This record gives sequence, C-alpha cells and structure tokens, in this order.
Amino acid sequence: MENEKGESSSIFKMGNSAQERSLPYVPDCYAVPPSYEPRDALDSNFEIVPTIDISRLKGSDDERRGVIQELSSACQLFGFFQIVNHGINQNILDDALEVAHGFFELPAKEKKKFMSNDVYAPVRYTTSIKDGLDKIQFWRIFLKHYAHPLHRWIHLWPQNPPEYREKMGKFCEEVRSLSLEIMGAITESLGLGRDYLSSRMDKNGMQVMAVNCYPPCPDPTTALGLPPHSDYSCITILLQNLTGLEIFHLSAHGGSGRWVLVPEVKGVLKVHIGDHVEVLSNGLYKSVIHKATLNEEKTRISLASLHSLGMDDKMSVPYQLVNNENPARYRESSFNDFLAFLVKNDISQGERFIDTLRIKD
Ligand SMILES: O=C(O)CCC(=O)C(=O)O
Ligand SMILES: [Fe+2]
Repeated sequence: MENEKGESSSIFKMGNSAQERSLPYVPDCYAVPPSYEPRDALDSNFEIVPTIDISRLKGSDDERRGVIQELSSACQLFGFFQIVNHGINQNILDDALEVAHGFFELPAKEKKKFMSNDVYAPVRYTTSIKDGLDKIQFWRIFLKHYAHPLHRWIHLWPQNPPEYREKMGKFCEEVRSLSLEIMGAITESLGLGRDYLSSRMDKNGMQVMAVNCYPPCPDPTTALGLPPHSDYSCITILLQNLTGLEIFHLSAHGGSGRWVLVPEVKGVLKVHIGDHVEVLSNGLYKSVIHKATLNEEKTRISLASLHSLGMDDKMSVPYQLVNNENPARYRESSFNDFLAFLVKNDISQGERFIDTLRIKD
C-alpha cells in the first residue's frame, strides 16, 4: 500500500517482477513466531492426505455412496481432501497458472491500477493480508477478484496478460461447477440431501478467486506466505504449481494435531472445508487450518477459488441436525459478516472468524 509520498510500505515494491522483488535477507517485520512454523512436527508422509476419485459421484448408486463416505471421513478427520478425475482438462489448469504468473510479472504501472486495501473491493491487488496494517507481514502478493456470475465481474479483471480474462474465466467456470457438485455431496453426506443448498449457491452464491504469488524467500524458515488460518467460505478449491501448502491434521498425535505438507501431483486439486461448512455440519466437519510456506529458489503460485453463499445470505445450523442432546453450536453469519470481521481483526495474530460464531454452553 502506498503512503502520500507514493512509497510502498511493502518490501516487495509491488510493481517489479518476482526476481527484482527478491531480497537477499528477510526483514524483521516478516519474522513469524516459532509457534507458527513448528518444523520438527511436520509430517512428510504424503500417503495420509485423503485423495478422492470424484468421478464416481456420477457413477452407480453404490459408487456415489462410496465417495460420500470417503468425503465424510475426510471432512471429519482433516477438513481437507484432494480430488482426482475431477474432469477439468489439464490445459485449463496450466493456462490459469500461466496467466496468473504473467500478471505478477507485469510492470508496476499495470498492476498499480488494481492496488487497494479495501476488503470490499471486487478486484484488488496487494501484499501480505492487509498490507501495512498486519502486525506481522507475509511474503505474499495477491490479486483477489470476484468470479461469479462471470459476466458481472470479468470486465473489471486485468486485461494483461491479454489472455488473462479468457483463460482465468474458463478455469473459474469449471471450478465453480465442480464446487456445486462437491457441495451437493457434502450436504448429502450430512443427511440433508443433495439439493439442500443448490438453489442458494446457484443463484446468488459467491466465488472469490485469491490469485496468490509467493516470490522466492532467502530464508523460508523465518517467514511465511500466509499464517495459519481457516477460510470463511463453504469450500475452497486450490490449484498450485509447487508444494508449500501445509494443513493442520487435528486428529493426529492423539488429538494434539500436527502439520502435514500437502504433496503436489500434477492435475490434482485440493479442497478445503471452510468455516461455513463447519457451521452447516454443526461442528461435525472441521474447517481446516492451513498455511502457505515458502521456497528458497522458486516463485510459488496458488489459485484459491472460494465458494460461498451470497453476500448477505446467512449460513445457519440446519434444524435437522439439532436436538436436545445436540444443540446448535454456532450463530448464523454471512460472507458480509466475515468481511466486517476482517476489517476489525488481525488474522496474522491468529484471530479466527469461526471462533466468533461459537455458542458457549
Ligand atoms: O497458497 C496456498 O497454498 C494457500 C492459499 C490460501 O490459503 C488462501 O488464499 O486462503
Ligand atoms: Fe486459505
């Protein structure tokens, strides 16, 4: 973000190319507390991250039931799973990553048009989380833009690289229809039926793209791309070019949990359970705490597509999941409520939206 003199508070001088932005050292404002980065507890056993063949959702009743069971177990144990055979062509994934990278390589002048720290802006470009306001800064540059309905927002997106709108637009449309399919399976797995949220998500549902760039970092052990957090959305579908995403596996280590590095396998998409599915399930499914770690040599790009109900549409605990023994554990809230929370709170300090929704016994 720029002050009156036109200087950026960010070390990244947001306009330059990723290479020029790279510093030979990590300034103090980027140093994260050791508790954010417990390297010794990292589980590098890739096998344990659940992977689901999503094509079976369209198969026989038995196949669909099998997927629903796997999904339910992944949502309870991890709040996270990977999907294969999702039906999105590899070219579409590669093209979206390519135009995202191309955008961050543009000269300052181009990118500055989108610079904003207003969390309500439908298109904004900035660094960290709230640049200049976060107590700790994060080694991340990002473009955030709304993506659904596409015709309403696409004319606000970058026109450079020239194929940005077409290629990112195609990716967004494909990922959105996948999100509806997955949400149908999630509500079915909760006994609410496949169409419990369909019309609300279909008509007014939001899709927000976080197009993230993490330049090479001279000391990846001291800084982070993003601190531990959960997403406010129903689900997030994520595509990355390199490993770096770590999730907190709650059920590991007798419930004390541990960090797991998510593997990168070409073509595999990642699905995060967000705060609003935790509410929807009355706490049976957990929104996954995750963070973005850094690479010493390479620029990491991730495309996080967040899917939620409409701006003012409230997610509440369904009456079907509530009885005397199992009362509602969360207050209702909307996407707009999350934005108000984001304005007032510093996520870099570990504040979580979901914690503000819990109903105390
Ligand atoms: O870059 C990543 O792997 C994580 C991105 C993320 O968590 C987000 O944009 O909310
Ligand atoms: Fe996230």
